[in-house]
Amino acid sequence: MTVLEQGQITIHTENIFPIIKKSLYSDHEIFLRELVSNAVDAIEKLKMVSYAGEFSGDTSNPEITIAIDAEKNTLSISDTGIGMTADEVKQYINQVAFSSAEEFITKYQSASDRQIIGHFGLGFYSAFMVAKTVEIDTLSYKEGAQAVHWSCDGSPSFTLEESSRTTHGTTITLTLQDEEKEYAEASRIKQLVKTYCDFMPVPIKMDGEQVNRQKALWRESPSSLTDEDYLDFYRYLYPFQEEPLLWVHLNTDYPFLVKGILYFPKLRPDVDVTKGQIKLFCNQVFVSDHCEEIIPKFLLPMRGVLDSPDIPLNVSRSALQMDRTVRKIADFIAKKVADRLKEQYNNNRQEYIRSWQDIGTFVKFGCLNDDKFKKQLEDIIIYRTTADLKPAESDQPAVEVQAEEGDAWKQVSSDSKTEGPSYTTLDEYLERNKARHENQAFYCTDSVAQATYVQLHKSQGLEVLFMDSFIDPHFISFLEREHTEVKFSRVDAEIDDKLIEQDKASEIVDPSTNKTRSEQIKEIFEQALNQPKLTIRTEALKSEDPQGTPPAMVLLPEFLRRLRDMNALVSQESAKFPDEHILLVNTAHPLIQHLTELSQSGIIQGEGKSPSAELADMICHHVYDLALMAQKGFDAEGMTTFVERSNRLLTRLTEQRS
Ligand SMILES: Nc1ncnc2c1ncn2[C@@H]1O[C@H](COP(=O)(O)OP(=O)(O)OP(=O)(O)O)[C@@H](O)[C@H]1O
Repeated sequence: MTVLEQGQITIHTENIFPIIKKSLYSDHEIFLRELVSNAVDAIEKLKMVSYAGEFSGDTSNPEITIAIDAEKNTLSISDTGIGMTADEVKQYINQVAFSSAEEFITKYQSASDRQIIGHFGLGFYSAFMVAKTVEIDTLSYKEGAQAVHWSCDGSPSFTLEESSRTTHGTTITLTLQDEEKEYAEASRIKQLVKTYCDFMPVPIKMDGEQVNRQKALWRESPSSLTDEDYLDFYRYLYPFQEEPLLWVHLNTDYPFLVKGILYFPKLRPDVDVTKGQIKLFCNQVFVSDHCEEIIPKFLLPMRGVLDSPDIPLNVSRSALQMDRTVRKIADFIAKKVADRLKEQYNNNRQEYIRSWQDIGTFVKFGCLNDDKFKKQLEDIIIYRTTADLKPAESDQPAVEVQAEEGDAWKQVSSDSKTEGPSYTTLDEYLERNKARHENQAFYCTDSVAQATYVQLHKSQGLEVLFMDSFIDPHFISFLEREHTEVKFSRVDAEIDDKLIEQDKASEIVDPSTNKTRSEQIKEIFEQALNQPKLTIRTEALKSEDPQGTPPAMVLLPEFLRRLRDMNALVSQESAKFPDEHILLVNTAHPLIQHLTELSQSGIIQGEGKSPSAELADMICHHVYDLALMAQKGFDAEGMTTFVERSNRLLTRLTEQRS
């Protein structure tokens, strides 16, 4: 065989090979991605040459073959691409590849944080991270080209000789270093192909079988894809996970290239939302599972793929965050996500509502974090409401659906019966309730604990919004800042005047005691409960059926509740229910009315407490406990007292009946 050249690779840095071998230790596996990417490029280039009419051979069945020879400890990657002439090897491998690797290493070594995303830029020379010898056997597509064989043992010297290869394309053969033998295992290589090369546009074969999936759904035109295509792709990327709620297909060429499909998953409390799960690709080559620097923080819980050759990959992560293009891409993604949500809100309200529980968290988090995002979405934030909104009232536009492929879009009525609770925007709520309570919004943060209060508001025709997701406590403060003209009242903070009856009877002075009935009730409770920090208020709650209203309610004024929450936050303890609160006793309730009589009948008894006064006492405690239950759970001691008293009370009642 004719030796064409033996020579020295020009070195500018001291010696690049030991650095390549050692300093990128943790990511040795990326060599495969680099070599397979080069093979794909070579195949694409041949296709272009063929289009240009400069190559008449067959390019219809390109492929990349990976072969392992465990005995010889070699791994080879062959392509049916453009190949290289001897001059091209000298130029591209000895000079271009080398100088770009050198440049990369210099940059990498001086980078303060070494986390260079994806280690892009090392290219062909990354083979030396795992190989002691690298050989190239290549034949250019050009007429009459001579096949050549290049070999380099990791020192700066190489040999270039003629080869007997007869098919155009290139085979790169690595003789693995002893400590890199894992790359001579088929399972390891298959796993790497799946990770890095799964969506590369050329079949990659091992032992005659195609290993990569190849079809990169995000590169296809959205109009050619069905929902099932998107769902299948999601299932492929995230197997054994719940179905996604909604997806956004990004497909832009200008002013930067960004393609991708982002899915809204169902949020699960055990998922760490600060860790992105979006897969980053560069021209279908997998780069990283971590897109934290590229995706706006509030969209990190999204999943899917993002493919952009415009994201600089050979810079450190911190530099990436500062990069202008990356910031523009982040803004673009946020805008697209917002557009998609608006589209869903306008065109498929039912679905929007159905997934709101999960999507709402993204939206609210986004509004809290990003002003632009907020401006786009503030009008489509919805709240579950106690109002019964008929579809007509919720102002649903007709939906357009495409019936059959090729058919024109047709209008269908969207008023398929609304099931489940009604939802409203804040503006709709305020408008609807303008006449009754202008600029006032009632809300509930716990539909179970605050059920009595919600019921009371509802029975008096006051509409209550549910703000009970984990992000809502922050979101309410945000709403208050955004809508300073609106007063937001939690249902258990105070009792609106509209819920109270002007109860004349309770205000009549009883000549025997010289007190009004409300004053008497107040006194009975004060004496029985004997809690100086507790304020007792008496009101008659409005109702058609007083028996259906609660005999008493515990109110925690807004400012006290906030103070408590803040203290809890500072002291990192769970918030204790404050001793200062209000017990609102409902003078309209029959139980409370009986209580006055019961208590009075006891007064006649003289010394000590009469059995009826004792009973009245017990009932006061009991009524108070029942009211407290709606605000907080009991501790062990409270529970024991409550159960014990309940039993005593029941015993007493049965005694009296017998
Ligand atoms: N399998 C191949 N077939 C044909 N030419 C190749 C092949 N592998 C490498 N080359 C040539 O060698 C050059 C240098 O490759 P190298 O991987 O170092 O850098 P690159 O591909 O240009 O850029 P990158 O740093 O993104 O990988 C390529 O540009 C190409 O011309």
